[in-house]
Amino acid sequence: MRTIDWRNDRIVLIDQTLLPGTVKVIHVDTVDELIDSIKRLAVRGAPALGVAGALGVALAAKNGDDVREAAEKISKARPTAVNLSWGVGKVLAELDQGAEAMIEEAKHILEDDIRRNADLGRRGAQWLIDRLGPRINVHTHCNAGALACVEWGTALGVVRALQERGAIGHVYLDETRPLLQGARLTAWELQQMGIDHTVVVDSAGPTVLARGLVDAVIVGADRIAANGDVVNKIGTYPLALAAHRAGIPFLVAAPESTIDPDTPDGSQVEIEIRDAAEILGEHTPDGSKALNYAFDVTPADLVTAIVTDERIINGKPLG
Ligand SMILES: CSC[C@H]1O[C@H](OP(=O)(O)O)[C@H](O)[C@@H]1O
Repeated sequence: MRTIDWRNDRIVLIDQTLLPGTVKVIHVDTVDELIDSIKRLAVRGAPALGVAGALGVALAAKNGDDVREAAEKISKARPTAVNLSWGVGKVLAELDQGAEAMIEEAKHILEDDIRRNADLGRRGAQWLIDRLGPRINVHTHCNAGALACVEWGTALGVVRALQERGAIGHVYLDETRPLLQGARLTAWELQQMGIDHTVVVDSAGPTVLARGLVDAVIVGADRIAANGDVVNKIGTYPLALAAHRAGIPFLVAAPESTIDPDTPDGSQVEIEIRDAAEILGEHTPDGSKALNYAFDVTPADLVTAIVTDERIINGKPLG
C-alpha cells in the first residue's frame, strides 16, 4: 500500500494520524480536503509533501479550479519542507499544456519518488558499509520512512538497503514528541520490516550515542540550504551535537528535491510553529504557555554527509 497515490482521477492517502492502530485510506476530491490533510499531518514528510503538492495542482486542473490560486494555497499549507512548493511548481509549469499534461507530470513525480529514494537508500547503505560494515547499529529520529514518501523511505530507505545487504544491526529511535512520528510510525515500519528496534524518549538520544550503542545516526530532511545547513524535525540538532561529541557519522538522507539552492543558509528558513495544544495537555496547568517548534536547523559543519539520489555530499557547500 502506497502512502499517497492517484487513482481514478482522485488522490488517495493513508491517514497517518490514525497509525499504528488503524490503517484508513482516505479519498481526496478537492484542494481544500488536501490542504486539511497536509495541515493535520494525515499526509506528512518532505517527499510525500512534494508528491501531495504535485497531485494537488493536478487535482485543481481536473476540477476546473483557478489553478494558480490553488497552487498558492497548497504551497502555503506548511512552510518548512521545500518539497511542497517544489512539487507544486513542477506541475504548475505544465499549465499551458492543459490538465492532462499536468496530471501526467504529477504521476511522473509520484512514480519517480520511489526510484529516487531506492537509489539514495542503496547509495547511503554502501557509504555506511564501506566505513562501518559489515553490521551496523543506527539511531534515527522522527519518521523518514515509506510513510514520509510514496513507498521507499529516505533515512529508513537506507536502513531497508542495509537490510537487503544483511548489514543492519539494531535500530534505536526516539519517540519524537509531540506527535510521536517515531514511536507511532517508525516503530510500525520497522516492525513491518522485521527489523529489531528500541524506542527511547527524545532526550535519551544523545545518551544512546554517548554510550556507544550505535555506529551512526541517519535522519531525513525537510530543506537543505545552499551552504549545507539541514532543516529537519525538532530534536535533530541535539543528535548532531551528540554524534559529533561521540565521534560517529551523522548522515542525512534526502532526494535532490529537498535541496534548496535559493536559500543561502538555515537561518533563512521559516520554521513551522505549530499549535501549543499539541504539547499542552491534562498534565499541564491551565495558563501555561508552550512553544511548539516543528523543526530545527543543524549547521552544515555537524553533518558528516548528505546522501541523495544522485550523489554523496560531504563537507562542501552544495553546488
Ligand atoms: C523523509 S522527510 C521526513 C521528515 O519530515 C518530518 O516532518 P513532519 O513529520 O512534520 O512532516 C520530519 O522532519 C522527517 O525527518
